[in-house]
Amino acid sequence: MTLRVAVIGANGRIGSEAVKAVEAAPDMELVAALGRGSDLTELTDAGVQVAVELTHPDAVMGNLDYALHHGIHVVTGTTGWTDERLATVGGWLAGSPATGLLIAPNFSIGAVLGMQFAQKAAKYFESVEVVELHHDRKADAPSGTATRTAQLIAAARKDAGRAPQQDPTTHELPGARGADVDGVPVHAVRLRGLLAHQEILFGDTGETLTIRHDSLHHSCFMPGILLGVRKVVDTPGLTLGLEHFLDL
Ligand SMILES: NC(=O)C1=CN([C@@H]2O[C@H](COP(=O)(O)OP(=O)(O)OC[C@H]3O[C@@H](n4cnc5c(N)ncnc54)[C@H](OP(=O)(O)O)[C@@H]3O)[C@@H](O)[C@H]2O)C=CC1
Ligand SMILES: O=C(O)C1=N[C@H](C(=O)O)C[C@H](O)C1
Repeated sequence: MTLRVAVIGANGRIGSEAVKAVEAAPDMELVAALGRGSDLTELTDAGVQVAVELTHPDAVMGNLDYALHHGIHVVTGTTGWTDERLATVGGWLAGSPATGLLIAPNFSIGAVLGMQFAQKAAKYFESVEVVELHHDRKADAPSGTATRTAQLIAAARKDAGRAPQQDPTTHELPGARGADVDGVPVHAVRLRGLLAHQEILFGDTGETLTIRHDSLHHSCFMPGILLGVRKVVDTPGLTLGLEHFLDL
């Protein structure tokens, strides 16, 4: 069966790539492409089954509100997620129990693997810090991927009974030690010429381990988006992270 798909944020950096990927997918039909100022009724008018949402932290909640309340499955990579926002969409999904929502902090297979490897390594090292590096047009810091990576590492450390890592810093310029995400320092670099990069640095006595991933072109996110579209229609409720749709 051909899936009727829309892209919201179709003129953006990742959205324009997603438009091409959906058009090229043999099992999908692109039936709507929405940009800023488009009317969300285009989704229902076009009979959209899955909306791929790639916009802005300020726009994502309104788009999800409309789609989920109309029974349209959603795959979103937009950033800016907080516990409060997750609870809100959880409530919307409870009112639309057949509808699926995938929130993927990162659609690239390599980035997802990097996060999984970091989760596995977390309990073996006393020190851990995350450095994410992105292009100079990015609205949010730290990145959604880095935030999620730090959360997964912190949870793995806690499960293993590791104490919070100690920071001996007593003299500091504000921000020098990065953002504290569940006890993991996260540093954000913004640089023209970059796309999306992340280093997860682990350290313990006499050794360090660095897990690095580089996204070099937006095409790296497309297999994950298409996988998400195919899987979300049969996965009601909230799925947080593409790893749940991969055979890892
Ligand atoms: N999960 C993942 O793997 C990835 C996630 N991202 C995330 O995706 C989001 C978009 O990134 P990127 O493409 O670089 O950003 P861009 O700014 O290039 O694109 C966002 C697009 O969304 C449009 N837009 C803004 N508000 C709305 C709205 N209400 N309805 C429809 N369209 C809207 C913008 O329009 P206008 O041009 O008029 O402003 C713009 O075209 C970010 O949150 C980013 O972090 C990005 C890459 C990978
Ligand atoms: O804005 C981007 O470009 C990206 N955003 C996502 C994030 O914040 O993690 C995913 C990827 O890093 C690209």
